[in-house]
Amino acid sequence: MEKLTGKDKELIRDSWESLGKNKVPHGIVMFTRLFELDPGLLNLFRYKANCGSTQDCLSSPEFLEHVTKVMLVIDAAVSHLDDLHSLEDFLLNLGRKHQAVGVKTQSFAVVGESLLYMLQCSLGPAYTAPLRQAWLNMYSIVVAAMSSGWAKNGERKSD
Ligand code: HEM
Repeated sequence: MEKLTGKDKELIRDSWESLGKNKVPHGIVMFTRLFELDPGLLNLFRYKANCGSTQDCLSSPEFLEHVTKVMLVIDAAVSHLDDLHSLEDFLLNLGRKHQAVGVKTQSFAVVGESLLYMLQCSLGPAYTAPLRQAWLNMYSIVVAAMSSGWAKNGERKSD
């Protein structure tokens, strides 16, 4: 597992301090952007949420619940910046669950872009190149751990 620098951690913690107090609205900005970039991903929620139009889906309780869950995972990562490896098993299992509901690992790149979009919208001038890089570094650690859930599943299938 890669490591974050002290500066990365400081930038992430400082920026999350205000965002983390208002998780759901920021999560909605992030996922609205995600579905703009890849509308097909909304179908993965349709089995749960009986929603028709994109707007219906974005205001469905199932979608809002998922936004809350995602933001809580980000919150947990920010709280464990000094020992992110302690989240590895949780993230691996989370990856497995996403594979099971039809998410492809490639979609995490678009999720990352949407996360950066949300940070840029929310932080304004505080969204600097080092801050962007710090968040990307943390996000890639989280995604690598989640993606190992897919590799493990693949290994099992070929056993
Ligand atoms: C490609 C983007 C994503 C899609 C399409 C997606 C879709 C889903 C779906 C369909 C479920 C099951 C239904 C539900 O619990 O709402 C789920 C569960 C969940 N997702 Fe995602 N997800 C995505 C990204 C993420 C990310 C980036 C995180 C966190 C970093 C995350 C965290 C969770 C959590 C915590 C659950 C609940 C798992 C459980 O039941 O234990 N998701 N996701």
